[in-house]
Amino acid sequence: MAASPLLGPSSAFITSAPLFFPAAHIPKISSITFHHHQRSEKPSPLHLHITAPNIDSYRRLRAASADPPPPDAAETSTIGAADRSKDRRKVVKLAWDKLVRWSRSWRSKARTDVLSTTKKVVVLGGGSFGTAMAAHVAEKKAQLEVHMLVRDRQVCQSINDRHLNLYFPEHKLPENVIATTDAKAALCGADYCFHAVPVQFSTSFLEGVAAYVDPGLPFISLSKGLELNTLRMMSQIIPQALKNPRQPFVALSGPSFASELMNKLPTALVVASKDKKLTNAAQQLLSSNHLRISTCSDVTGVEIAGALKNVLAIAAGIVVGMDLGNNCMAALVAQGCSEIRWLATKMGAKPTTITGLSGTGDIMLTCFVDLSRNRTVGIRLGSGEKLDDILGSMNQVAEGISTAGAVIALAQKYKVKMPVLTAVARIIDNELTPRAAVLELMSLPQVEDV
Ligand SMILES: NC(=O)c1ccc[n+]([C@@H]2O[C@H](COP(=O)([O-])OP(=O)(O)OC[C@H]3O[C@@H](n4cnc5c(N)ncnc54)[C@H](O)[C@@H]3O)[C@@H](O)[C@H]2O)c1
Ligand SMILES: O=P(O)(O)OC[C@H](O)CO
Repeated sequence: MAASPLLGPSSAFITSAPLFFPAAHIPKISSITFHHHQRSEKPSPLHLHITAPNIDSYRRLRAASADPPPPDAAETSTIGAADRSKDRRKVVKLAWDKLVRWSRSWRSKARTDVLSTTKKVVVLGGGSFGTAMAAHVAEKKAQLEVHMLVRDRQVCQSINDRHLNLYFPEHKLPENVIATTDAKAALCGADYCFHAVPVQFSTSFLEGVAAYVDPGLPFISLSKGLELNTLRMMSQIIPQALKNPRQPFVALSGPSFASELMNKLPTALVVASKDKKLTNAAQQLLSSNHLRISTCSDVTGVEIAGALKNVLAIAAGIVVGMDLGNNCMAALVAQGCSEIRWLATKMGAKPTTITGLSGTGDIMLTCFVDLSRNRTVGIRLGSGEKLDDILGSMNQVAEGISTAGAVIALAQKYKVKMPVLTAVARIIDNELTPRAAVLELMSLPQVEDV
């Protein structure tokens, strides 16, 4: 069954529930019905039965905290509010201490041998996210050689001579970040490769460097999007361009603005691969006290969510640009989340991946925060600017623009209706104005919420 907030992995929170609510206020839920997500299928109800509070667990927890047994109903009314508040705090403290102990014991077992045995990593693409990742791994280990393969000689010179990349003029890069325009030198002897070239240029770029890529070199892809004409994701693009179906592959995704990583603000990401050893290695290589890395085997879910959230962010920006209000924003993003889930699950992704960091997490960041380039494109479209003018004034990539075109073909292939994401594609193709799109979306049949 899909995880429910009440039935999450930590039973501590469930067992302590009666202590957070006076007995009279505990909801007695006999049956909650969830409907499955596939629009084209008949909804299959999943039943969750929560009949009564778990008194046994409650008693055990109280015994563990050396508190007196729970009062009966008559006594409850005589206990003062101060006592109840004291009890509640004790329980909260107990739950927190338990969490901290679990976390410490987990960390004491954490292995770091991947970082200690890694001597060189290469970053393909010298844009904002490639630079942020290069700086991040370089800071984890001063002896690590971090080679950035860049196209522009001036960028190369600026990184090597002044430790600066124009994307972050206020951040000095660590001295072990070295830039080069020589693909052979950059790739030679690398233990890991970060791929940060925009999706639409990845095939031609990789074909150009394939001769220097070791067949065992693990690729950690940072790029989020779908290739326009082929509908491929990075997990397909990389091995096919390198002509090596076994090229080790990990997708890194989740809510992360490069600038916030550069400022070492707390961030959480997910690494996904079919190869569990490789996800563990990528986790060890990347995690730090300001970057949490979860692992996952659902590569399709992580990649498709990362690609489609960029299209949804354009739609969210259009809502802002047209000044349609907060109700509209919430309705649109909720609808977009459903559309992404419908398509992703038809493609074989797990619904829990779509509601996790790389799905809902990244959707929230990109749809609601002005730092997003995709949302910015949407704001400008919604304010009446022409796409060509917007593109002409941008010096960074907004992957959602190309991915929108690919989404429609995928939706047709998997027979999924995606009204919001289709509207974005039509607006980008200049076939529909944002205003006409809103009118059309508001007139869609008002169907069951699934
Ligand atoms: N910036 C972020 O906050 C962020 C966060 C997560 C993921 N990403 C993803 O990372 C990928 C890269 O984004 P970015 O923000 O670094 O982009 P960017 O626009 O900042 O930089 C793109 C880089 O790619 C290079 N490039 C462009 N065309 C190329 C080509 N034909 N061959 C080789 N290099 C080429 C450019 O020179 C530039 O260095 C995107 O897929 C993006 O969705 C970005
Ligand atoms: O600036 P955007 O819209 O490309 O988004 C950047 C990242 O993907 C956010 O996680």
